[in-house]
Amino acid sequence: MSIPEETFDVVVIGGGPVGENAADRASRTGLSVALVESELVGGECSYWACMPSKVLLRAGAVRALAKETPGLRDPGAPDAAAVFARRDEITSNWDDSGQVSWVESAGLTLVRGHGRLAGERLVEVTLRAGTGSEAQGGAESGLGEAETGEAPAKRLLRARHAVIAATGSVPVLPGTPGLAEAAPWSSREATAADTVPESLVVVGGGVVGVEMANAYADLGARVTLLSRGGLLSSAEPFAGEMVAESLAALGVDVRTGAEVASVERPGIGAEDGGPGPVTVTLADGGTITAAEILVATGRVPRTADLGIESVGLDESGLGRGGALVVDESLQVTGVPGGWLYACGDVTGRAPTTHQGKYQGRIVGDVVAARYGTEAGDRSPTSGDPEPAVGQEGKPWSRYAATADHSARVQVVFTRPQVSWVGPTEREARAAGIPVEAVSYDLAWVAGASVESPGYKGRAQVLVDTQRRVLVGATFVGPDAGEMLHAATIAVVGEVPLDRLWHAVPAYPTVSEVWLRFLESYGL
Ligand SMILES: Cc1cc2nc3c(=O)[nH]c(=O)nc-3n(C[C@H](O)[C@H](O)[C@H](O)COP(=O)(O)OP(=O)(O)OC[C@H]3O[C@@H](n4cnc5c(N)ncnc54)[C@H](O)[C@@H]3O)c2cc1C
Ligand SMILES: NC(=O)c1ccc[n+]([C@@H]2O[C@H](COP(=O)([O-])OP(=O)(O)OC[C@H]3O[C@@H](n4cnc5c(N)ncnc54)[C@H](O)[C@@H]3O)[C@@H](O)[C@H]2O)c1
Repeated sequence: MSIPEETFDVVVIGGGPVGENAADRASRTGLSVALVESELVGGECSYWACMPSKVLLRAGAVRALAKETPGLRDPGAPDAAAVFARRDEITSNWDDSGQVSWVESAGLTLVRGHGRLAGERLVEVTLRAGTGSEAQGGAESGLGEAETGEAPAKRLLRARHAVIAATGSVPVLPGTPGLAEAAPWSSREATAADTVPESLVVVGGGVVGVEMANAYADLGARVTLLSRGGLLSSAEPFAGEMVAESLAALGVDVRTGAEVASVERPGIGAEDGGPGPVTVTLADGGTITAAEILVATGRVPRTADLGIESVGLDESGLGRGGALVVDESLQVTGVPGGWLYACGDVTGRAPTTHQGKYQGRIVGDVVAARYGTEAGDRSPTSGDPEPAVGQEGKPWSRYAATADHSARVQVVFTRPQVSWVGPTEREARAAGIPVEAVSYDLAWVAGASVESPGYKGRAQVLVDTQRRVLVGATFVGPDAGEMLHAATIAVVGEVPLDRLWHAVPAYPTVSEVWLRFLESYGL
């Protein structure tokens, strides 16, 4: 029996933070928007990533601050049960009804199920059991759920104008012998755990690896961190070195240049008492045995079951790790008709929540503007010239994700925190930008000595010596995440150094480092 089609102006596949933003932005202009979500509205970030991981790090950070502050005492090791309870609150116990209420209030139609492209502007949704009659909002539905009485297994959503893929990413499990059989934790288990393993071996020295090593060491686990290179290889080298030093001071056994050769976990699947300890053998023959293992070796865009073949794309048309390749207006390249868009982790461009949400805002505006070219100006953001389908938006206009390249920001919530905007020095030089790095020890700034007598931190800006503007900056230290935005504004605004000279940092704040940067550069 054929399934009747339901028509919307826009269909968004994936209700993570990015899909939510794209859907909301398009819908604000009056377009009807369906949002398809197969798990929890709010996505990875709300339930198994950003939010729970930051809560797991918070108690340890506050303890460290108390320990370093004269006049206070060590409050003692965090109460892990209380930390997990707070984590449960922040994830709403993995219940998305709060976010569903927001979706409803934004006028979006939520369709719970797995969405797959099924041809031009067509999305087939395999419904999640028990959610068949959850059509909400004001779409023109051809489906009479009330009449059928029973939840249909599938729904067909026809997009009058555009489909936006915001399906996120999935973790990578290396093919190391014995690793899959050892049933390792991914970031999901690490962020959703409710007990602290006595010992934990973490494979991968990227962002998840260092944050979770820090969190579990704070919570009392004996942690070994294995990285085949240094730590945080996408940041400036001094950042990874400072984080390694501080993790080691916390008791983490940090092993850089460590290649995992094989993994063994006898007794896995046994009925009595869960899996036993896991033994990791390194390429140099050394072994580590721990109660639990976390694999944090990166994520790839989630395109494996998206039906891309139905719209004329095959694997050769995908980018690194299977990413949907997009132009600057976030239109997927290689799909005739220009109706398919993508944003967030699935594009592989800048896999963080904030950059993805930025893309979501842009794609929502692009879709609305292109709809508007036929049916009058429905753009909420008129002012910039609207790009026609197949044209890229003007750089730095509302219709181009320009910051993805030149002003990407990231914060790593370890102790010390690491934050950066723009390219690293190496990336800038590789891109042919004539940069001079100006580096400063944050402990030398008066504000730092007020914060703590043992304050440790370093900051660096990259000056484009030809244009005399900043193109990048890195901060490592307490609250480095909060120090970043001034640098982001300087980079995005391409503020001339001679004008920055007049941005006077207050005394005694750590932001006085901005004055030191300029003085060191010769102003
Ligand atoms: C441990 C960890 C910590 C992190 N911490 C931070 C942080 O502090 N700050 C930060 O900025 N970033 C952080 N990130 C990265 C951040 O989580 C991602 O960049 C962000 O979640 C991407 O959002 P998204 O909407 O693109 O994808 P997701 O959040 O993955 O959402 C995609 C959604 O689409 C749904 N979906 C997928 N396929 C389909 C389909 N075919 N049909 C229907 N629905 C589908 C999924 O169920 C999911 O809900 C962290 C990541 C991890 C793993
Ligand atoms: N605070 C934040 O913004 C935050 C926090 C956590 C995660 N995230 C995002 O989540 C994504 C995933 O994080 P991640 O840490 O898993 O990825 P990552 O790419 O940051 O790091 C992966 C690490 O694993 C190593 N690796 C890869 N393959 C390996 C193998 N076979 N054996 C051993 N090591 C291997 C890499 O060299 C790298 O050091 C990233 O895009 C990150 O930006 C962001």
